[in-house]
Amino acid sequence: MSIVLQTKNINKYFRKPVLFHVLKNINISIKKGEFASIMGKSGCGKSTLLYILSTMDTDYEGQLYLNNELLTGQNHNKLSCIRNKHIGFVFQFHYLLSEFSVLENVMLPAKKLGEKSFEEIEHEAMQKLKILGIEHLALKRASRISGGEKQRVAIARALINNPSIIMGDEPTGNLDSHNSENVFNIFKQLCDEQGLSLLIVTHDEDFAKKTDRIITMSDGEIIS
Ligand SMILES: Nc1ncnc2c1ncn2[C@@H]1O[C@H](COP(=O)(O)OP(=O)(O)OP(=O)(O)O)[C@@H](O)[C@H]1O
Repeated sequence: MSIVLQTKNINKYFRKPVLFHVLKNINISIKKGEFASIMGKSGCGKSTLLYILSTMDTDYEGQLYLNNELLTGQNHNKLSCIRNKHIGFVFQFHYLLSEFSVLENVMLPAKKLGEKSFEEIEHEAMQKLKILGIEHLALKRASRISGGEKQRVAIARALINNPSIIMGDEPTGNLDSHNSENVFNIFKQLCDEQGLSLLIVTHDEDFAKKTDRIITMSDGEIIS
């Protein structure tokens, strides 16, 4: 099966307040349709790694590939474009624009990409909301829906540009067990039915156990 995301010997150092080798020889491959989770104690480097994998941090040694294209060394504008088109993000806090409607929030990354007409984007945003079972919320203000619903809107927004991979930093960290399971099931369905790849940082062992593969980190290294 084809590889979507790959790293070769990624190392990262923080230089202040003292030199600190935070990521050590990270080699990861995520296949198309694979659902992987990253676990490890607080401070082991999970978020630092996710920042690099998501192209937001470019200050590292080693190589990062997305769909076999080398991203390391590409300029800021190119990376921003690749990120918007190919990588979807879901965070612990949804970062929806509370004064905007659910539909407007989902449409935003596609408007930013600027490749489709308003009508096309609106149609696709409605389709994403349908996949997540929340199309009835489309015209509601984002501030007037529940936490679990907000997280589903955040997933719909992450899907709008049909990315190759979704990365999540504790996307269920703020949800109760029922909503957390809902989000897991949605992710699983997206992998199985649409061939989407997922890489999710989580502290939730029950969530991680259900993924295809757990990548365990300790002190900046992958240990299993
Ligand atoms: N900008 C920075 N400068 C210096 N050290 C940093 C910086 N950001 C993070 N660190 C340190 O790097 C280490 C890894 O941090 P990181 O946030 O990646 O951990 P984490 O595994 O995601 O933790 P958590 O599970 O608590 O979110 C920690 O020791 C942290 O204190």
